[in-house]
Amino acid sequence: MVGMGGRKMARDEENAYGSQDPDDQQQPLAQERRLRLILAGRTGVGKSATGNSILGHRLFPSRLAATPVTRSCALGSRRWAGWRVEVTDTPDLFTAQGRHADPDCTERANCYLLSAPGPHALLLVTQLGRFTAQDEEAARGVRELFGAGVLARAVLVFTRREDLEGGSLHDYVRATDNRALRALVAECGGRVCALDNRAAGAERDAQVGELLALVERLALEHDGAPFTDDVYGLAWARRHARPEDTLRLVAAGLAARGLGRGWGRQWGRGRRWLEAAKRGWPLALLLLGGALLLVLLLLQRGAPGPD
Ligand SMILES: Nc1nc2c(ncn2[C@@H]2O[C@H](COP(=O)(O)OP(=O)(O)OP(=O)(O)O)[C@@H](O)[C@H]2O)c(=O)[nH]1
Repeated sequence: MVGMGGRKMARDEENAYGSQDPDDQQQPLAQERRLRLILAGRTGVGKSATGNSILGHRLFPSRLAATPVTRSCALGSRRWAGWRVEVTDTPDLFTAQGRHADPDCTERANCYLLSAPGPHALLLVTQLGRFTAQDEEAARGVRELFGAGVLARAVLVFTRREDLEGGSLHDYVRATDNRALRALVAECGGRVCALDNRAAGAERDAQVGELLALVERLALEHDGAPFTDDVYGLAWARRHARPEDTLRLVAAGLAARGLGRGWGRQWGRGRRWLEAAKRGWPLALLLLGGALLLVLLLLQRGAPGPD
């Protein structure tokens, strides 16, 4: 496993930190097709448990706790159906509380480096039957960090599949009266999947197979190209540089987007407002012109004509 605490610095094409997995040696890297996944969602929904199910063994710490268990991003990988599947587990990076704990964007930069040059799918994890305001906030945080376009690569993963008691997830989602959940499902293109992370053996393999088949389809729809942006571009371009320096640069890049604290954040908000205002200028001018014309017409009508 690779995380902020224990990064290995071997260099190759694996991610912006280099390769870490010992069984990478079994097949030349160039021949391996990759599926990179990021786990996102509010704290305690079962992100790490989902990561462990995907990997087929317990790598990420996962337990019931009153405070967040995952404190920094970590990466694990496995082989599946000819793919090298890489999973990045994340702490709470997406709610106000999580962002507050990452004022300089270092942890968010760590997420970028571990998943560079970009994820093929973002797994937005939520708990079946408990889609709360915090889940909505986490989804907003995801949009804020990666941009709204990332939802075109998102799969909504419901943990506690056992609560469906054999029922259909699609029926559940269709019937829910939670409008925010319905809207998010639509934004994710209807890609939903449920996992019982307590399952083991063949049952777990079948559930994970369903999820990875969905991810594979999504990746192939994009011709195997990952989701990317300018910060991923920066992380990838510097993959042979010192990881510590790249981490700093990437964190600065994210702060410049207004994701940091204090003035940086206010500046980012201000800049976004200005950009929106700039885009709105032509319409504002048109409306102003129309209003002026109307006033002139009214004045002309009201003015006394020649006798
Ligand atoms: N019954 C059941 N419990 C689950 C399932 N998925 C996760 N859990 C439990 O939910 C609790 C929280 O899971 P975690 O994997 O630690 O959740 P997390 O989102 O990674 O939490 P943080 O690291 O704190 O952000 C653990 O006790 C898991 O065993 C599931 O599908 N079914």
